[in-house]
Formats: sequence, structure tokens, C-alpha cells
Amino acid sequence: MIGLLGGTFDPIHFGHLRPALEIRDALGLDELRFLPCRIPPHRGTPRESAQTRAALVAQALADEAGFALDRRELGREGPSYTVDTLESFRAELGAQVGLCWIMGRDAFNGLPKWHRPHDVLRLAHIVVAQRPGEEGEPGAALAEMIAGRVSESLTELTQQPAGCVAFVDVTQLAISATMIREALARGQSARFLVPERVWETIRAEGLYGWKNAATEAANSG
Ligand SMILES: Nc1ncnc2c1ncn2[C@@H]1O[C@H](COP(=O)(O)OP(=O)(O)OP(=O)(O)O)[C@@H](O)[C@H]1O
Ligand SMILES: O=C(O)c1ccc[n+]([C@@H]2O[C@H](COP(=O)([O-])O)[C@@H](O)[C@H]2O)c1
Repeated sequence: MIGLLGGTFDPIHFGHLRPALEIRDALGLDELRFLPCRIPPHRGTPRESAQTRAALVAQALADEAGFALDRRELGREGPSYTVDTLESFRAELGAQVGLCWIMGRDAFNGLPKWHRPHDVLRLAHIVVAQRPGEEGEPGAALAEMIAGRVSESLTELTQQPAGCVAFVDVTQLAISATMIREALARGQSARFLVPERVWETIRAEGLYGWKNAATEAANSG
């Protein structure tokens, strides 16, 4: 079974990586692909380019066996719809390989508004990671969409290639890319929120406005 974690990753952080590792182990995934989107469908333009965000993802994954960067969304025109990505995996792997689309609870809550959400569920399982501040029951549209699909045990997911919804308990990390971008823009460190190599690149290249903000902070102190 293959896990797929799509995201804007602007930038990638430990709130992506640690839950992903725990989900990989809980599901016994053969591989977990990280898919940076080129154009996120439901939000504004990312701060950094798709190529830069993908390079940071590659640096974050470098040492973890079974984690891989998948660049397929980077070369596609238009919004990076997940259904298109899943169709491309099915064309490549066939109908029988288990696919798990992983998302945090916040992203899951928005699923009914996605492009062709029923086809997303037809093409893959949905695996939901808890996220701090995102508790509560699913809204009516989401509850209807997942009715009869929620798996009590993760082994159920291995018995079919797609169509189940599973909730996985993961270490809850109250980290978001938004808080990291805001900290960097103020000239504050992102160390220990992102992998060391990612932090080094952000500093070296002055990404997210870090260099200017840090210089200003130093000059005004
Ligand atoms: N701390 C976290 N815990 C669990 N899931 C997370 C966490 N951060 C992000 N995710 C999930 O990872 C996927 C990609 O998230 P994304 O790249 O948008 O990061 P983000 O931190 O939510 O970004 P932003 O703050 O810019 O919205 C989404 O499914 C999201 O729910
Ligand atoms: O397909 C859609 O309609 C759709 C709508 C919103 C988000 N997504 C995908 O969900 C993932 C997380 O999105 P985001 O905006 O939380 O980074 C990312 O891979 C997006 O392409 C997909």
C-alpha cells in the first residue's frame, strides 16, 4: 500500500513529517510519497515557488527510507486537483494497488468542497491525521460523504484498494506553515520547527523574507 501526502508545504515542517512517519508505520505502508502542489486549489498563491517548496521537501526527506518526493503535480497546468493526481497514480499502478491519501483534520473538513470529491474516495482511501485545534464532529455534507466508509481497524484498509476512511492517532504538533512564515518575516528563527537542512537553506537563501527581517531586527536591537 502506498501513502500520499499532498500539501502546499510552504514550507514543510515537523507537523507534516512526524504524523506522516507514524501513519506509515501504523499502516505498514510500503512507501510514502510527498506531493507538493504547484497551484493549491483552495488558497492564495504560495509565498515561495513550487520548485523552491519541492527542493525543501527533498531536503527534509533525504534520510528517511520509504519517504520520497513525487514531482508529478509540479508539471501540471491549472489547479493541482487531487483527483487528477490519483487518476495519474491509477493509470501508472492499476486498480488493485492500495492508495491512501493522507490529510490533516483541517483539510479533511473541507473535502466536500473539493473537485470531484466522490471520485477521490473511489480512487483512494482517506487517512486522517488529528491536528491540534481541529476536534469536533464532521459537518453534514462530510458525514454524508463518509457514511458507511469509516474503518474501525486499519487492517480493513489493506483488504481493498480504495474507498475507506480511517482516523489515525498521531503525536499532535501545533505547528503550521503559517506560523513559520510569520516568524521568519519577523526575523525570528524557525529552528526545531523544520528539519535542520531546511532551516539552513531558508537562512542561506533568505527565503520567506528571513534575511531582510533578521538584518532589520539585528540593526534595531
Ligand atoms: N501540524 C499538523 N498536524 C497534522 N497535519 C498537518 C499539520 N500541518 C499540516 N498538516 C496537514 O498536511 C497537509 C499539508 O498541509 P500544508 O502544506 O497546507 O501545511 P499547513 O501547515 O497547514 O500550511 P498553512 O499554515 O500554510 O495553511 C494537510 O493535509 C494538512 O492538514
Ligand atoms: O482537489 C481539490 O479540490 C483540493 C482542494 C484543496 C486541497 N487539495 C489538496 O490537499 C492538499 C493540502 O492542501 P493545502 O491547501 O492544505 O496545502 C494539497 O495536496 C492540495 O492539492 C485538493
